[in-house]
Amino acid sequence: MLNTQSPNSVPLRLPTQAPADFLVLENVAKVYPTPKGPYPVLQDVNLSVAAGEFICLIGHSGCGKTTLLNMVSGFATPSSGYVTLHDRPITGPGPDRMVVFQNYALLPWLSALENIYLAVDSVYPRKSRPEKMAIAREHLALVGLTDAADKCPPQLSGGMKQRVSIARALAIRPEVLILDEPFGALDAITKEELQEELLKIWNDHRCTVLMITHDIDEALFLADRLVMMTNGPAAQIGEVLTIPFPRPRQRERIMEDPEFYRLRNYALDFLYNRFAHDDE
Ligand SMILES: Nc1ncnc2c1ncn2[C@@H]1O[C@H](COP(=O)(O)OP(=O)(O)OP(=O)(O)O)[C@@H](O)[C@H]1O
Repeated sequence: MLNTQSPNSVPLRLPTQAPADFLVLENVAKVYPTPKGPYPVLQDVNLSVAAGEFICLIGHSGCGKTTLLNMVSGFATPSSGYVTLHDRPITGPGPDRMVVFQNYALLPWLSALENIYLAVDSVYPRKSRPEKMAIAREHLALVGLTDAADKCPPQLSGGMKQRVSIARALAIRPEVLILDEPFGALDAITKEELQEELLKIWNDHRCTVLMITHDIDEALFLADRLVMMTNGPAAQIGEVLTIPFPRPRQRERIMEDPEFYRLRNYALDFLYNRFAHDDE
């Protein structure tokens, strides 16, 4: 039985027909066929996301977060239910939804600039090469990497690689930016720097962001809402917390706010008491 008490007065399970119907997941279930029989990963997932919202998704390993976002990116399809963008079902990947992975997924033999150019080229085949180069350079500059334009991924630090990967995703102006634990492999200082850069870019460009994280503090700093998943099999959205801190956000001010600790404790309780993993 899901708890319906929230630390703030926002509905925990959003109604299917919430006003924010830019991106909608409606009664979504996903079942994977396995040698031991069908494995139900997700069931009854309902979420409505407004254009320009920043959503973080948290839940124990294996609960189905990536599966859920794969149905938004179009790499997977729901076994039942619907995922719609602008009221149209998502039927496959498209340049309106870009994914940034934890392991960067850059082509190691291409320079930072060429990695971005390749994406731009695939989406704007009719633009001239100088126009596409200009877009690639502009986005490399956006993440502060102009000087590293000619370096290939093996010559870049983890943080730099993730900057290139974010620039590549943004260069094709997606409506939805999907981030799958983008900062999970980075050291704490680089992670904080990139969180701040991401917030600034999001503030300036306002795409909708869906981001998986295992870090509650990161989610509270970045997101408008934190979606907390129950454990699988047949995981659901357990609760959705609204994060009320005003924007632009300053980390120091948030850390001084008692509300930060109230929300943090609430999310920790959700993950480690109410929906603890069997092995915890
Ligand atoms: N193609 C597939 N076929 C069968 N089972 C799969 C497939 N993809 C994922 N799974 C299983 O579905 C469950 C959910 O996987 P998923 O990667 O979505 O979880 P997650 O919450 O993103 O995990 P993590 O936090 O560890 O990345 C896992 O038990 C996984 O083994």
